[in-house]
Amino acid sequence: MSSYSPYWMFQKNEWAKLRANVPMTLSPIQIENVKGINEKLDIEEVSNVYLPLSRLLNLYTKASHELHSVTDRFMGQKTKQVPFIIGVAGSVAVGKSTISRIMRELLSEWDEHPSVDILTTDGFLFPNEVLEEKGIMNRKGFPESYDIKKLIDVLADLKSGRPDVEAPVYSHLTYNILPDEVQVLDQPDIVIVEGVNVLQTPKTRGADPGTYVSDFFDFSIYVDANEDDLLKWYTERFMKLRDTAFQDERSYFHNYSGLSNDEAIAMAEDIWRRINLRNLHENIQPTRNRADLILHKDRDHLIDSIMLRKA
Ligand SMILES: Nc1ncnc2c1ncn2[C@@H]1O[C@H](COP(=O)(O)OP(=O)(O)O)[C@@H](O)[C@H]1O
Ligand SMILES: CC(C)(COP(=O)(O)O)[C@@H](O)C(=O)NCCC(=O)O
Repeated sequence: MSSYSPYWMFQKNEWAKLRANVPMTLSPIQIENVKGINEKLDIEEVSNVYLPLSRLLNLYTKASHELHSVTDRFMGQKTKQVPFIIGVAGSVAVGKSTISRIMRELLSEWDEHPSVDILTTDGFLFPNEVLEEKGIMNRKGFPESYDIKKLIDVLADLKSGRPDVEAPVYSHLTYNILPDEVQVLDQPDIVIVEGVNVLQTPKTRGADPGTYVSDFFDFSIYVDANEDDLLKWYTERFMKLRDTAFQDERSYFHNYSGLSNDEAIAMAEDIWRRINLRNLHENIQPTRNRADLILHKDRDHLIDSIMLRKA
């Protein structure tokens, strides 16, 4: 039987050693900015894992621009530079938004791509009114809860170099799309597209049957972790929200703000098992092996193994 794997596998120390070839350190300002993302972040981890990743992605962006100019030369034309798009997939609560924000901070330091935007796929959830009408309010995050056609249209606009591309915005406070808000992406150098569904293949009606969200990606990352750790992080985040955002009267979950610790833990575990864990098994985990890079986290959010697709 062949032992061929499409991935190079790295233990953490091997990956960190690769970094030794190119001295890289975080500047004091970067440390400050990264700390602002999440006070629990381990700065050594950012240096050892995410700085080398930013170098790898910088090399990929340059290779992609070179490839574009080769095609231009062949066609005898000069096209404009379009954004390099990175997809970040993985379970709810695995840390996709935290990693995306770290990568935005690190990637924007490079002269070649100072402007980096994050696009989150929750903005493409159907509004609650539509989900209610379809009877799928308890299916948020499942493929049918997203307007994938709209996401594909936005990605197509970005990849065709259009200025001022507008994307809808989701609020975790109101648990709904904000009807009067849009995010404007004005020809950024890099876009990080982050969400549970970004490596999924089209099942949704309305989407061009031949087009996948990932067709627009130049590089993709799947963030992986053990299920008991995911439940722990989901519950911890829920408890934190109970003490902060849920206290706000505008919060969809305001009536959870008075829950006792035991009640809140039971509630978080119930939502996790009924919705997010099911979605992980049915729709998210099966996309893991479509990613170019698989980062696996241990219980302390530290990356313990890295798999990079062979070119
Ligand atoms: N590297 C990290 N170090 C410490 N805590 C983290 C790290 N990444 C994520 N977390 C915590 O784990 C929880 C889930 O992270 P988040 O980025 O919101 O996940 P996602 O976007 O995948 O739902 C949050 O409470 C966040 O503070
Ligand atoms: C909004 C989400 C589906 C995540 O979506 P994403 O940002 O990955 O597109 C998720 O955070 C969520 O709300 N899940 C529904 C169950 C819950 O309240 O956790």
